[in-house]
Amino acid sequence: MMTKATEQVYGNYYNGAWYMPQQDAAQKSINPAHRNEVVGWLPQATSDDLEEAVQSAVNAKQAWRKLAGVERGNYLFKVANILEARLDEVAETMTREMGKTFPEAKGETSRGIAILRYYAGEGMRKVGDVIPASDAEALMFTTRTPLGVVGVISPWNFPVAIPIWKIAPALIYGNTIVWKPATETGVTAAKIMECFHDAMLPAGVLNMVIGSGATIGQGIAEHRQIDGVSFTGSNNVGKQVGQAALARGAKYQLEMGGKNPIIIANDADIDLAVEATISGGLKSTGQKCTATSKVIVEKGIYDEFKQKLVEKVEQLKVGDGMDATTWLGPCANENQHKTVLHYIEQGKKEGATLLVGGVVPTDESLQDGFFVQPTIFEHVTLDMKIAKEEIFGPFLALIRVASFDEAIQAANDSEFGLSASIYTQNISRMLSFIHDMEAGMVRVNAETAGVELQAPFGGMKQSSSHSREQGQAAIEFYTAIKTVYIKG
Ligand SMILES: NC(=O)C1=CN([C@@H]2O[C@H](COP(=O)(O)OP(=O)(O)OC[C@H]3O[C@@H](n4cnc5c(N)ncnc54)[C@H](O)[C@@H]3O)[C@@H](O)[C@H]2O)C=CC1
Ligand SMILES: O=C(O)CCC(=O)C(=O)O
Repeated sequence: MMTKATEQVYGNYYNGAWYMPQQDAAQKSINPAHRNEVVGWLPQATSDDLEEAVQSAVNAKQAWRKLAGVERGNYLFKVANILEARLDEVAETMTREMGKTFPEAKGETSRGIAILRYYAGEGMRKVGDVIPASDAEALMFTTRTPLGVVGVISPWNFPVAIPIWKIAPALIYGNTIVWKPATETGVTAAKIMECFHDAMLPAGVLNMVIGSGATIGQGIAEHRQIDGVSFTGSNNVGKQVGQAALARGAKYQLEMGGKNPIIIANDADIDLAVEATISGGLKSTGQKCTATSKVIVEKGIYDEFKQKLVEKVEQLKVGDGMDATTWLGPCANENQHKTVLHYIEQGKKEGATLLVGGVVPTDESLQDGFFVQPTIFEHVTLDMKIAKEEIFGPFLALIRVASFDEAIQAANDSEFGLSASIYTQNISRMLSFIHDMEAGMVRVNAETAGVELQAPFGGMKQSSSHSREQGQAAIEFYTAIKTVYIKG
């Protein structure tokens, strides 16, 4: 086994303290750009650790819920300030641990800080309504009550923003938390946890357990003292989590996959549409649930659009995300790399035409990373797997259509419904798209990815449990409404 520098070892966190793994029990978290580089050593938590974390959250919940919202908000403001002071360090860890470029990692960390401040402010905003009672002498109103202990299961693709957009609202509305980050980005998670610790959040309010999905994730979903579970990740696991929570009557919220279309109508501004397709489809190496995947282009503009897209994509530089000249980092892990390569073979087998990429880069310096050239297929038809399944990689499927109506049909021909966008300058097409598109987020002349923290976020169809996260929508999951009737 490799020697571990003590500063590189991270523990579980509960009861307001760190619990470090035994020397020989730690697992390594590696850099996907250089698989032999260890970013840190992480615990492999057991069900005993989970139990400790849950009891810690249970013990902390009365005192936390009894604080005024403004006091809870003050903690979130402190965490935001601490994270801001560590922005570059956290972003660098994120780049080294999951591969997205440093500017993207900085952008995401800044987003995390803004989310903390947004929800800190929520501690001073209204939580209910006064409703006229039928008895004139009575007062009737609604208020909100926290769920109690919330389980947060987060993925590796946004290792700062996603946990924070679950943790911050859960805390401000008075819940305590057991958080299971993805092990692939456990070091980044531990650094976020340190910010909460340094803000002197009371012991037990936020607990973090790093371990396998099967033991810790499933353990959270099944634990009878966890009152609600918020999950982001794959569809298969999400459904398992939802079923386990439902079986014991707990609340759950699932954000899962996407197969997001962009429609390029005949009257689109081609240059802007090309830019949005590249940014929406290939930033973060395509590993966003909102990533553009199906590129549906009307025939009148198809050839010109394709030519410009191909020219630009051929110039994108693949490399280590810490290198300032890199546009596109590696896939985040070996599994993801294999998945993307599998879909490239699948595309060829299904009879689509490979236009760009489809291979791992040949540069010497990239041989020990999970790199793949950004890939475009054309002549893709809706029955092909590459047009149906979430790939989560730098992979665009061009679908040529004969009319605007066919474009909308092709965009809706999916089991997913997270995000969709259109490039057109025609108002009636914009309106048809807004009305007819089956997606939780519809975006006109803007890319499919890049959500705003103050607006509801979530999908239709198989993309979510039909709930919404972020903005004011978060209160619906993290609280229950209590209707109060008072007669003097
Ligand atoms: N919607 C999104 O933002 C994301 C979607 N994905 C999709 O999922 C695919 C596979 O990625 P994975 O990392 O394997 O996703 P995953 O669904 O296995 O992982 C997400 C989280 O769930 C946890 N988990 C795993 N098994 C669990 C279980 N049985 N019970 C409870 N929690 C469990 C993981 O440890 C992680 O924290 C990707 O290729 C992509 O298509 C992955 C990550 C994020
Ligand atoms: O598009 C974004 O900024 C957020 C995407 C996201 O939430 C995800 O990939 O899980």
